[in-house]
Amino acid sequence: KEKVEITKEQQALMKIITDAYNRHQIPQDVAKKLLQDQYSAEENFLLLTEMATSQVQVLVEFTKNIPGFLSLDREDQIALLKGSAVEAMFLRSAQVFSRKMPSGHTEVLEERIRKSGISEEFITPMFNFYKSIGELHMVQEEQALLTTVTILTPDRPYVKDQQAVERLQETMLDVLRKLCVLQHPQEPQYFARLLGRLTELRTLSHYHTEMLASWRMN
Ligand SMILES: O=C(NC1CCCCC1)[C@H](C1CCCCC1)n1c(-c2ccc(-c3nnn[nH]3)cc2)nc2ccccc21
Repeated sequence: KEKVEITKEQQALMKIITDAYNRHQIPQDVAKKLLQDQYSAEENFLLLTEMATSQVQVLVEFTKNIPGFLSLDREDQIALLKGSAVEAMFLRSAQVFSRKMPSGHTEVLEERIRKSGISEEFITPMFNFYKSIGELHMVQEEQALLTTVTILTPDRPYVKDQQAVERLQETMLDVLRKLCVLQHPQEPQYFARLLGRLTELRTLSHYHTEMLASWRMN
């Protein structure tokens, strides 16, 4: 049985990324707002656009801390950010939804989101994704690395030097793979399940434009 060991460099890399991920959180917590008050569809739509906008700024700041990201071609950096912003937004939403909350709060939050204005057809795939992320019980290092792997997807539109992005992504995937083995020894398939979520995430983000367009305004 191969002994899995995270090297000193990988430990340092993981710390940089996790600290950056925790530092760049959404300013005021959207879950708290939603648990406090019931908003109209228009207010929810505005809240979503505000949250998504501030999340893009958070994403830009976060990527600056990914070792090697700033050495990529500048236009490729922009292509990676544009290509991953929606996925990162849904991933962060899933992590917000799966957070441990006082009993009954998750149900209230789910209800508020179901009634927020999102059209019916997207509710099920979105919550299926949120629940599949929740079932993974990711530690924060895994969450940070998964977001990093998502950002460093080589086949985003307009990326010129895909090899350079691939090399960076592979570095992160290697750390994530080892971390999964060490964190979930009883589940050898955990890493594969984690990567499977990225496929679900890409599908969900394809709906995004349609979801916004079909938001039920009164
Ligand atoms: O604000 C939000 N998410 C932010 C979380 C932090 C990162 C930036 C996005 C929205 C809420 C907006 C107001 C109405 C209720 C949902 N949100 C969503 C969500 C819902 C629909 C679309 C969408 N996209 N296109 N059409 N609808 C996107 C995200 N899922 C959430 C799960 C937990 C907590 C909040 C959640």
